[in-house]
Amino acid sequence: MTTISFAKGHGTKNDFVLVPALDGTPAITADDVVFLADRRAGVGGDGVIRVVPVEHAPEDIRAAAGDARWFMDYRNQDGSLGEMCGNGTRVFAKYLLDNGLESGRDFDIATRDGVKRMTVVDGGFEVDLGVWRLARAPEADERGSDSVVQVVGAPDPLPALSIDMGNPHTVVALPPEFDLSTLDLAHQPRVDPLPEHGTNVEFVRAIGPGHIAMRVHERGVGETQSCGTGAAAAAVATWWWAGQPADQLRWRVDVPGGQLGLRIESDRAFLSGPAEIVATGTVQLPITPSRNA
Ligand SMILES: N[C@@H](CCC[C@H](N)C(=O)O)C(=O)O
Repeated sequence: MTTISFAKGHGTKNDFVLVPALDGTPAITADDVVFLADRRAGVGGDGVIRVVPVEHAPEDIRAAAGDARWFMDYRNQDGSLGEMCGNGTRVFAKYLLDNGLESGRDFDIATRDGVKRMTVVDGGFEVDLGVWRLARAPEADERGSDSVVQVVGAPDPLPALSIDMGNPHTVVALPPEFDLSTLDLAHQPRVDPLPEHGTNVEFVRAIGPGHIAMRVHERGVGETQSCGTGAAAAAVATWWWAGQPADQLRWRVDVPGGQLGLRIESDRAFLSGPAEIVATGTVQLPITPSRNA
């Protein structure tokens, strides 16, 4: 048995098991991630984040880290790697500050999608998510869609737009009067064409100017209470569909787990919201075929 320390945190109820690896250990396998994220047998979370000093990060991360001192090694609940996690960055930043591993109002963290600037703001953190882009822009039709999504609870295939936020998103706009709670996200939505590496799918309805609500089905997880990069993709897609109005650069995004803020600065997106650490402890990793000690 290997005993490791962990912390449990969340951002708008998108929850994570944080594993401090302050001397570069422990390494964790995909089986370890599945165990740690398991809500019955393990600690429970939508994902697992190792807290790694940049000097112990993989070579490609070290090479691109700039001034970042810490690498957010993010994994989805099913053990797969995710390039980025918006809510995860805030929870990671909160862990660094609470534990004296960072200080000050601004600092950088390294991710698989490059370096992200974190800023302490009222009620939490803002993260510069970097450049957003339409993933398949030339294929978008006159309705602004490049794919369709079939989901239980909606009768017909729904037009959707693919947004790259460092990780892949497919955003579906529903009418303002649509009741999002009628969608059954226990079943994986079917996206056509499905991007090569899969996608996160956001279902969005407008509430008012600069204000939307969404539910999300995350790649490698299932339905979650919130997704930061998903909220950014949803706001950017809604703004793009509206013709990119100059007076709607700030968005509120209601998610089942709370509310996130999104700020657009030309091709960059800035996500803000709360972050909480709710527990710390130790846990024994079971012996699995991929871990023999
Ligand atoms: N919940 C995250 C996104 C996590 C990664 C995602 N499931 C993927 O595989 O891309 C967020 O807050 O952005």
